[in-house]
Amino acid sequence: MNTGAGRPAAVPSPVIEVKDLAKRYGEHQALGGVSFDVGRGELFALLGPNGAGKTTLLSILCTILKPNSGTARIAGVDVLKSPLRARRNIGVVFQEPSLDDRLSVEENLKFHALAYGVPMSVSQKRIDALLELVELGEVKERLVRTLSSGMKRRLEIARALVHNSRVLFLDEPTVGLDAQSRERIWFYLRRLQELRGLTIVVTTHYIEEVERCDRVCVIDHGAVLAMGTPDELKHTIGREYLRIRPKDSAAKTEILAHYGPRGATSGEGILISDVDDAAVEDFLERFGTRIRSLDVERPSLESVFLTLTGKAPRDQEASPRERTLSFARQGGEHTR
Ligand SMILES: Nc1ncnc2c1ncn2[C@@H]1O[C@H](COP(=O)(O)OP(=O)(O)OP(=O)(O)O)[C@@H](O)[C@H]1O
Repeated sequence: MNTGAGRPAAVPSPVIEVKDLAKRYGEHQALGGVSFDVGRGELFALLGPNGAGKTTLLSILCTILKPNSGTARIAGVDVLKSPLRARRNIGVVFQEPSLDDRLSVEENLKFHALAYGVPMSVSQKRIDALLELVELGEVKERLVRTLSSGMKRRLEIARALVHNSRVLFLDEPTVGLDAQSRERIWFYLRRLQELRGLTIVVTTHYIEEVERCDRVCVIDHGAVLAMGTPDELKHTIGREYLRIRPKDSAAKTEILAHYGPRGATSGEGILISDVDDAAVEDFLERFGTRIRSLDVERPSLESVFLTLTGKAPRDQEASPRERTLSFARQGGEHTR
């Protein structure tokens, strides 16, 4: 485990090996030397606020973006030196919907199999098995444009595996989906991990989702801030904090001003970190009459995120890209 920002501890039989990856966009340093390993069959989350560098990192690992320095290997293949060979081992589900709406469910998969040179003798069997796995077998003849946004995501996952990839990368796979569809996506990911021993890397900024992952790598401003299992992170970095619902916006502003960097908004409420019994008493004395409720919360991944990034995960604004995607997914229609 590595719960600090230093060099990560060795992972047995790593499938993904990332070393000192750095990427600049003009003057902007999007990644500043990121290192980590992911073990075979792990479900690994890259967690960070908007703009942390998650998509940049994933794009490099998927061979669609070149870093300024550093190395990355997937199943022993250097993604920079041998991108085509590396791609054979990789399945990707990008943020942007990329299915062909004019084709049927099955046709989308067949087209992908053809593009990746999967022999006809195995492709149909593999497609049938994957459709079964993501429970789309019964709709395989339907045009993609008639599917719900959750079904489209599931189809994208199936498509990413048609060429028998060993590693699956998903960039914010549940953004824009309703709670039930999000739940299903996680159910399928777990199932793929268990049934196929797949190594899965997911980027997300939904804190509740990373609870189900084997390990979490927290990144912000292009740097790894911490890495470990959810429990390790909670025990080493998570702190008790207060969750407060102020009576009105004036009280909210005053409380936030009083606690400075220890306070953060979370929806309509406020989180205050680093609290002990004396701090709770002090709070009640100062603001007891100005609040609707107060809870002392146990160390959680939310407090890990807050401690490391200074932001409450639920309070993050959706990025413009995310709003567009959410719209596209809910409307279901995306045209080329
Ligand atoms: N093509 C680009 N040109 C210039 N800056 C970019 C480009 N792509 C990303 N950035 C910047 O690099 C930083 C990291 O972006 P990235 O998309 O990797 O973050 P992220 O963690 O995936 O965020 P989000 O969840 O909002 O997509 C951000 O500050 C972003 O504005």
